[in-house]
Amino acid sequence: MIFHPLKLHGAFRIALNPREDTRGFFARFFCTEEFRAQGLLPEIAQINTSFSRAAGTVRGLHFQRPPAADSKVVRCLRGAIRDVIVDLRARSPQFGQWEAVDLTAENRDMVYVPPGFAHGFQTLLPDTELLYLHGAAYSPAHEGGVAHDDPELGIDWALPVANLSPRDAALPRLHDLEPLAT
Ligand SMILES: Cc1cn([C@H]2C[C@H](O)[C@@H](COP(=O)(O)OP(=O)(O)O[C@H]3O[C@@H](C)C(=O)[C@@H](O)[C@H]3O)O2)c(=O)[nH]c1=O
Repeated sequence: MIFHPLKLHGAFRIALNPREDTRGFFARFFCTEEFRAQGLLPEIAQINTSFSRAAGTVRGLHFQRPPAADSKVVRCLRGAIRDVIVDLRARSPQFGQWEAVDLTAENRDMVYVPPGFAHGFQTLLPDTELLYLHGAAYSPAHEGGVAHDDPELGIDWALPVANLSPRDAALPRLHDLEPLAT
């Protein structure tokens, strides 16, 4: 696995390091030891998947508050997404900044989202399927989010925004959020 630090401290784009032969390739998808060596949290409490029919679909921006704060590793298995992370760590000099990475079935890249970040994405193609490794179990009592269209964040979505869930359409703005203690 090849770890590329993102602009937002503690977040990474992770590329596969494939061993190729005439059949195709073999590669590590996840490795506890390599995660630890990079200072990333290696716990996996839950593995989730999502499927979105239409291009332009936006999900997010979501997080879980302590003590259920989770790290996420996000990979696009089919289709393509623009993955977006927002630093909400109370003590971070980058608080409120966002960053985007395109994840596609072809590039097979992943994003490591540390605890204290909000995460969301927009599908760039129809029939897009994601896989998530979550560092903590789902806890409805601790979930929170921030509006994908908060002008203070100014996220530059690739396509017109489609198919927001009712929950996502009602998420608060950054200004009305309590920063995340991590
Ligand atoms: C995550 C999760 C959701 N649910 C329920 C809650 C809800 O009724 C239904 C669908 O959940 P959501 O609407 O939150 O699905 P979705 O909007 O796709 O939520 C996801 O968005 C992206 C951006 C993320 O980063 C993920 O961590 C997750 O928050 O599934 C579970 O029962 N278990 C779970 O582990």
